[in-house]
Amino acid sequence: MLVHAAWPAFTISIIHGIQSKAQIYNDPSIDSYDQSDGTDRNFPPCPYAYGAFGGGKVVYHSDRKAPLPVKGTIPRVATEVVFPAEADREPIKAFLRIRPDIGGDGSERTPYLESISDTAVRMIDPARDDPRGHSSIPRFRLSAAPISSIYTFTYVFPPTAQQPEFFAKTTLPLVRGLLDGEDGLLFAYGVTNSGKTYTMQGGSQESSAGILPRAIDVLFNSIDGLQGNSKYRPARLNGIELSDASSIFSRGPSLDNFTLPTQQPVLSDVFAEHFGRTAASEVDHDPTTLKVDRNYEYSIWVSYAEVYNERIYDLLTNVEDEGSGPSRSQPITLTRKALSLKPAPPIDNLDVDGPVGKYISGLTHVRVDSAKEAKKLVKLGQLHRRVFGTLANSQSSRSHGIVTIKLLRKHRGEKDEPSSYVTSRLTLIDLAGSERSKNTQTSGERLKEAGNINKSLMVLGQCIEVMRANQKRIAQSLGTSESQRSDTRDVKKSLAVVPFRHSKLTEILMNYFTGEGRVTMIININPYDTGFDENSNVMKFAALAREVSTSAPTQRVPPPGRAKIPASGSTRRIGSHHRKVVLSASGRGGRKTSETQLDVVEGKDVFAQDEDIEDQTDEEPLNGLVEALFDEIERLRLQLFDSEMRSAVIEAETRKEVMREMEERIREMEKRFARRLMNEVELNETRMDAKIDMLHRSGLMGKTPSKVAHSPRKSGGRHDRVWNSEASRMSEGGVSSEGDHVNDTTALRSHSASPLAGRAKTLKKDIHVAVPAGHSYPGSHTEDQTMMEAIDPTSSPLSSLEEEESDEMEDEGSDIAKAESDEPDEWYPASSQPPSTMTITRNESLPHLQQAPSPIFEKDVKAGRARARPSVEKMSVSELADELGGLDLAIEKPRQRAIGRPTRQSTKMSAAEEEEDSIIIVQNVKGAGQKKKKR
Ligand SMILES: Nc1ncnc2c1ncn2[C@@H]1O[C@H](COP(=O)(O)OP(=O)(O)OP(=O)(O)O)[C@@H](O)[C@H]1O
Repeated sequence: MLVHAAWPAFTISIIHGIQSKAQIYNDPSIDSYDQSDGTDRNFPPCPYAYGAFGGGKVVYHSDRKAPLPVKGTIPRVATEVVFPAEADREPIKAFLRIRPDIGGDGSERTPYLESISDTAVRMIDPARDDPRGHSSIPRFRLSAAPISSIYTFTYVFPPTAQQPEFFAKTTLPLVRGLLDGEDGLLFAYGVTNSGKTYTMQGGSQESSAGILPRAIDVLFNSIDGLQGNSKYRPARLNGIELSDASSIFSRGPSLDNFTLPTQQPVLSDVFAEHFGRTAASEVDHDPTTLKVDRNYEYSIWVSYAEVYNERIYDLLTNVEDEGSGPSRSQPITLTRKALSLKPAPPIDNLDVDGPVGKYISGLTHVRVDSAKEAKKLVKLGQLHRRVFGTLANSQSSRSHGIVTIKLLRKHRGEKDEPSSYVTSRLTLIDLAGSERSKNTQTSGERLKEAGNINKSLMVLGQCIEVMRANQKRIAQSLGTSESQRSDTRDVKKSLAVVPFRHSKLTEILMNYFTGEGRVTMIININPYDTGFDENSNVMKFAALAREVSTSAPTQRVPPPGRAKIPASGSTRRIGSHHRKVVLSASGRGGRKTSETQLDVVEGKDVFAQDEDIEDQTDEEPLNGLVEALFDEIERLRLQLFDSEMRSAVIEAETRKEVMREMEERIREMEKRFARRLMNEVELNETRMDAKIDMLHRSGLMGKTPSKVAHSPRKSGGRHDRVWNSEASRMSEGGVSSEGDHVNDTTALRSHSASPLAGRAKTLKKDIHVAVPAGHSYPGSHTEDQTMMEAIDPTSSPLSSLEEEESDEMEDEGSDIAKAESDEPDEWYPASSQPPSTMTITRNESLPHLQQAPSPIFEKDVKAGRARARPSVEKMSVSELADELGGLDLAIEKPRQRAIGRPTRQSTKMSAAEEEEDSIIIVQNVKGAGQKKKKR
C-alpha cells in the first residue's frame, strides 16, 4: 500500500481502469450470465487487471428490470451482449533458439541442453558430471537451480535452424498482423553471446539476414504499388499527426536528412567503415509476399530507440558534436538527448478504456519507401548504438535496442483526414544480455550499467510474474464449481499492481501486455560457453511468461475524429550527464587505425518539447523507498556474488586438502595390507611345518628325521634344523614306552597344532617339551603357560596380529575394514560343532594321534627300518594316508583364502580343525551354524 501511495497518478489510473471495466459488470443491463449452453464462462478481458483467463465464448444476458444478482445466483435473462471471446486472449508465445557451437577450436563440446521434442528441452547441469566420468555422483553445487529440468516452448529451434525458417515461424504471423492493422511485440531474451543480435539483425554470411531485415522485405513486397503519399505521420502510441514541413523527418526518403560527422576524423572513419561495408546478409532479400487488401494505401515508418542506463535515446538523430577538440588527441564531445515517456491520450487507442500505455515523446519516426532505405536506417541506428555504447567497440549489447515499424493504412475511397487512418505497429526488441553483473566484470560506470540492465530485466520478470498471478486469481474466481466461484469484481479490486513503472523498458512494453497485441518471445540459449545458472534463469523467465496471456489484437477501425495535435514546439534543456567512451576505428583486417575519446553528454529531458514540459507528471521521480529498495537489491546481489566466490574458493581448497589426505591414507592402507598378506603367507608356511612336526611326533618320531629333513620343500629350513636337533636328542635319550601316553600337558603343547604354533619360537618350545619328563629347555614357558597359549585364541600370536590389523582398520574407518567386520566372524558348519567352552581332558591317551603313522615313514615301517609303536600298528597305512589327506586339505584351505582376503574365519577354522586332530576337546555344542562373534 505504501507503493500505491507513492504513485498516486499511476495507481489512480489503474484503479480507474479497473473501475471503468467494473462498471460494465455493475451495469444493471449486464446483471447475470448464463452457462446453460455448456460453454466455459469467462469475463471479458480487463486490461488493467491484466487478466486472461480460460477459453470459450462469454455470453452476458441483460434484464434491466431485474435487480443486480445476489452473488452466486444466475437468473436467466433475455438480451444478449457478446463480449470478446476467450479465444481472443492468447498466451505469450515463447520460441527457443539454441545457438550452435561456434567455438572455432575444432573440438566437439557437449551442450548441457538437449531437445527432447519440437517443443521441449531438457537441461542438465554439467557440474553434475564428475570430471572422472562418474556422472551419477553429484558434486557439490552452489547452484540453486535443479540439476535436471524439462522446459516446454511453443517451438524449439535446434542449432541447425536457418534464418528463413526461423523468421517464417516466429515473425511472419506478426508481419501479417501488422498489415491487417494489429499490434505486435517480439523480443529476444538471453544472456550475452547467446545469439540475440544474430537473430534480430543477422550474421555476416549469405542468407543469414535476421528477422528484422526479413520483416522489412516482406512488408515492402506485400505493399508494393500500394504506397500512399500522406501528409500525416504516426505520433505517440497509435495516433497520427499532421506532418510539419519544417520537420526534417516528416517525409521520406529520410535517410538523406542524416549527415555523417565527416568533420571528426574518428567518427567519419567509424561511420565510413560501417556504411562502406556491406555484409553478405545485407544483400539477402526475403521473397515472401503476403496478400493485402489492395483497396488501401499504406505507408511505413521506422523508429529506433535504445534504453540505456534507464534512459531512452533516439538512435535516428544526427550525432551532434559540441566543442570537439581540433586534434585527435582531444576528446570529442557528443551530445544526445534522453527522451521521456508520456501517457498516451485515450484518443490514440479507443479499443481500451482509460490510459493505454506510454509512448516515447519526441522519438523520430522516419518514413521509408523501400526495403533498402529501411535497412540503411536500421544500420545507422545500429551504428549510433555502437558509438554511444559503453563498450563502444564491443559487439556486446549493453542496451535494449527497440525498433518499431509503424504502418499507416487508409482506404483509397476515404478523404485524406486523420479519421481515415489506422495505425498499427510491430516492435522488435534486442534486449541486453540478461547475465548478472558478476560475469561482466564491471566496475564504476559499467557496474551501474549492468545494474540497470539487471533492474529492467528483473522488473520485466516481476511484471510477468504479477500478471500471471493476477490472471490465475481471476481464473480461480471463475471456477467451474459453485464453491470455487467468487465475485470477480471483488477479486479484481484486490489484484496486485503490476510494477510496469519500475523500469523504462517495462513502461514502454506496458501497452502490449495491457492492451491488445500479440506478444512473441524468443529465448536465445548458448549451451556451450554460457553459465548453467544464467541460462536456468532465462528458462524460468520463459516458463513464467508462457503462462501469461494477452489480449489478441482486433483489427483497428479508424477513430471517429482525431484531435489535431501540433507537430512540434520549442525545446529547452533541463539537465545532462557526462560519460566517456573510447571509440576506435579499424581498417581492413580488423587493424585498429584510429582511436579517440568521446565525451558523451546525455541530457535528461534535454530539448523536451513544450507539450512535454506541460505534462511533467510522468517524470516525477519514483518513490524514494522503491529506488532505495532497488539499490538494496543490487547491493545484496553483489554481496551474494562475493560470498559465492568466497565459498567457491574455500570449497576448492577444502577439496584439495581432503583429496591429499585421502591419497595419503590410501597409500598407508596399501602398505598395511601388503604387510598383512606377507604375514599370512608366512604363517601358513609355518603352520604347515607344525603339521609335519606333529605327524612325525605322533608316529615315527626319531626314525626318519633325515627324510623329513630332505624334503625338498623344507630342506634347509628353520624347522628342519629344529627337527634334527630334537631327533638327535630323542635318539640319545630314547623314547620311553610311556611316550606313547604322553603327559597330557605335553601332548597339549606338542599337539596343540594351532596355527599360532607356526611361530618358530612357539614351535621350538613345543618340540622341546616333547622330550621325556625331566628334560627342560632353557627359557621355555611353563607348561601351564603354554597350555593357555594353545587354548586361548586371543593369546596366540596370530590372534594378536589379527587384532592389531583389525584395530588399525577400524581406526582408519576404512570401508574395507568395516565390510570385513560386518561379515560373520566365525561360522562353524553344522558338522564342526563349535565349542562354546573348551576343556582339556587330562590323563587320557591320544589314540588318534598315536595311531596315525606318517605316510612319509610308511616305507621305513614296511622295510622294518622304523618301528611303529604298538598302538600305531593297529592302524593301516592307507587309513593314515586318508587322515593326512584330510589334514592337508584343512591346511590348504586357509592358504587359498589368505591370498584373496585373509580372514580370521579361515585361520580359526583351520586352527579348530587342527585341534580336533591333535588334542581331545570336549565341546559343549550350542547348535549347528551358530555364529560366534569375536567381540
Ligand atoms: N544461430 C547462429 N548461427 C551461427 N552463428 C550464430 C548464431 N547465433 C549466434 N551466432 C554467433 O554468435 C555470436 C554471438 O551472437 P550475438 O552477438 O548475436 O549474441 P548476443 O546475444 O546478441 O550478445 P550480446 O547480448 O552481447 O549482444 C556472434 O558471432 C554470432 O554471429
